[in-house]
Amino acid sequence: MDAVHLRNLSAAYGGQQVLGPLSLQIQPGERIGLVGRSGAGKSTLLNLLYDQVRDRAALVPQEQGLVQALSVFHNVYMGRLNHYSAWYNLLNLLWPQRRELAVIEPLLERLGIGKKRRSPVAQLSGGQKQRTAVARALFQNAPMLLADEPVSALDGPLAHVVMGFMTEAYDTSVVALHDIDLALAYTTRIVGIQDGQIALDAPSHTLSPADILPLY
Ligand SMILES: Nc1ncnc2c1ncn2[C@@H]1O[C@H](COP(=O)(O)OP(=O)(O)OP(=O)(O)O)[C@@H](O)[C@H]1O
Repeated sequence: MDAVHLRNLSAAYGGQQVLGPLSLQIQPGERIGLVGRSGAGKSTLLNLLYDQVRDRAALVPQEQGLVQALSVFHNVYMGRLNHYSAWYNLLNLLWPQRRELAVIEPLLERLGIGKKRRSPVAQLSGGQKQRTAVARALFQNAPMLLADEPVSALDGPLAHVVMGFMTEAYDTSVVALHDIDLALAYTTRIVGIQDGQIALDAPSHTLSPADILPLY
């Protein structure tokens, strides 16, 4: 994967500047943790980034973007819809194919939602929905991962399972996290956002929670 160079990014809502202008470079192999208080601009930055790398990134949006009436299997399968023909996609909608189940089932097992494979997403808990959205991004297997608060609905041990799995599957990622300890444990670089600007940018191993807390 080539480096990503974002230059002069900015965003405004109703004439009010909420992000930037800011520039950011992402090198292959970097796992960036986006931190900062609620409303700082993390989601806005992730969405602008996704607009620029759509063809090479898997996204776990904060709102998850799941189809409630479809099963967990089908939602996860959607991660690779554009890799297959319309005919093969239709076949999987009607009869999940053994080849896809062989990949998706172990993935769901590891995320602790194997038994929910056939359940419509509408019947899942918040944490199960969140893991379904993560599973879809893992199945997509793109060159890079963008995730917006992907473990906010999970308790301690499960949050570690999911963070560990994402870290193993994706060398290059940008993940917004409100949990500072998780951000320090699973990333190589911390980018702190404050009032729409980059207020901190440093290797994770050089930082402690006390360095990040002033952003909140
Ligand atoms: N659709 C919108 N319309 C108007 N203002 C918006 C909209 N989306 C975001 N904003 C504003 O833009 C700013 C940045 O929001 P953003 O969602 O990027 O923050 P965040 O750091 O991701 O917050 P959180 O951690 O709560 O998700 C906030 O002040 C927010 O109120």
